[in-house]
Amino acid sequence: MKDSFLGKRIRGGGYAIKGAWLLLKHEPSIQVQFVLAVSVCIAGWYFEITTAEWIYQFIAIGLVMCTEGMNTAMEAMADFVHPDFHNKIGHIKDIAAGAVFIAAVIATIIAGFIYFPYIF
Ligand SMILES: Nc1ncnc2c1ncn2[C@@H]1O[C@H](COP(=O)(O)OP(=O)(O)OP(=O)(O)O)[C@@H](O)[C@H]1O
Repeated sequence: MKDSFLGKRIRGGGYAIKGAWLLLKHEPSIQVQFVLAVSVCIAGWYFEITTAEWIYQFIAIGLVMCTEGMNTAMEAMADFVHPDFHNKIGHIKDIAAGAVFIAAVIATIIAGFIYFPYIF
């Protein structure tokens, strides 16, 4: 079982869950986004948004949190391979942060489309 196809997949899932837990436990940016995600879920429950709107909302939450997780991994990798200041490292980190920014802008637009009609 240990080295079987299924055993490896189960072990891989365990590592992934551990990674998600580490992100939530140690990364302030992910913690902020998690609080925001819970807040919009409460808003969704309060305004009784439709099933389609829940789906768009979860896609937006997933987009932002996954991008932030990858950005965190990229920063950790950059700091590991080159702990000192280097323009190239700065460029790589800026690009990774830019991806999070794009995801956050898209998520904000989606939230606007969902909640604007309920609030105004
Ligand atoms: N080693 C480095 N060499 C050059 N520029 C760097 C370096 N480390 C960070 N920077 C610059 O500082 C910015 C912030 O980097 P940093 O690693 O502190 O990320 P952060 O956004 O503060 O994330 P976190 O708060 O999660 O650490 C980068 O986008 C980059 O422009």
